Amino acid sequence: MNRSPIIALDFPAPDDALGFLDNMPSGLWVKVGMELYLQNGPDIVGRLKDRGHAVFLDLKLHDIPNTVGRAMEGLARVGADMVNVHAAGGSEMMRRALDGLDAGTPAGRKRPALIAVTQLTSTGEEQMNHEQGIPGRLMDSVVRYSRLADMSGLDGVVCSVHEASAIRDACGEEFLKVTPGIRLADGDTHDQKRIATPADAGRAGSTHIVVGRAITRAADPAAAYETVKQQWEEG
Ligand SMILES: O=c1ccn([C@@H]2O[C@H](COP(=O)(O)O)[C@@H](O)[C@H]2O)c(=O)[nH]1
Repeated sequence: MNRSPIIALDFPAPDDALGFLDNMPSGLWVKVGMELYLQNGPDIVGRLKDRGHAVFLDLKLHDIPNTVGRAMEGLARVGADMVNVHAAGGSEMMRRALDGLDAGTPAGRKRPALIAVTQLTSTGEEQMNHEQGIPGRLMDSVVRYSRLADMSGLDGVVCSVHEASAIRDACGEEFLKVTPGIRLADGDTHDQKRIATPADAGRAGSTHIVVGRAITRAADPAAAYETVKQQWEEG
């Protein structure tokens, strides 16, 4: 299967992101997150699309339903292929996000896929229990949020590789399982708690993997990208 890892462009400025991509293959899946978007505005999305990349705009909206719905109506015009919210915002917020995207997507253009963050991959079970006050297993929380996102009409979720197969059982094969927290064997964990290798992701049924520092901070990012892609395909 031909799979494209999503490269997290966690850079401070468009020139850093575009300069990085100059030395990478064409036609990639890339992710624009808060660091790049909030400091530089929406133009970066169009510039990446003009260069032939698919764009996941990772802003993780979480607010009252009206605010998120109206924000999504505006974001639909920015031209990303995938956008997201936090499932913790609830079913009404997620439905309003979807309605906003439908309303804002220009005629003739495909609505961006809408996915929901379940539990961040930097969150562990103990932190969830004691800081968020959610008792029980983290797996159960992730699956519960996934079902809620599914029932709200969303296209998928952000989760870790460790929950991907349980989500497939709960929400089906087609439901997107977008999994950050990817590390090559012996790679630095950084601030992530629920990590896995690209091969683990292949076996668990991740539909997309998100890879930042393991590629962007590698001595040879193009070689690291190929390694991640190959290991995912073989997993
Ligand atoms: O649960 C989540 C949701 C989003 N992310 C984002 O993915 C990348 C991961 O970067 P690495 O350098 O590979 O750790 C980053 O942009 C996060 O904002 C996530 O890690 N976990």
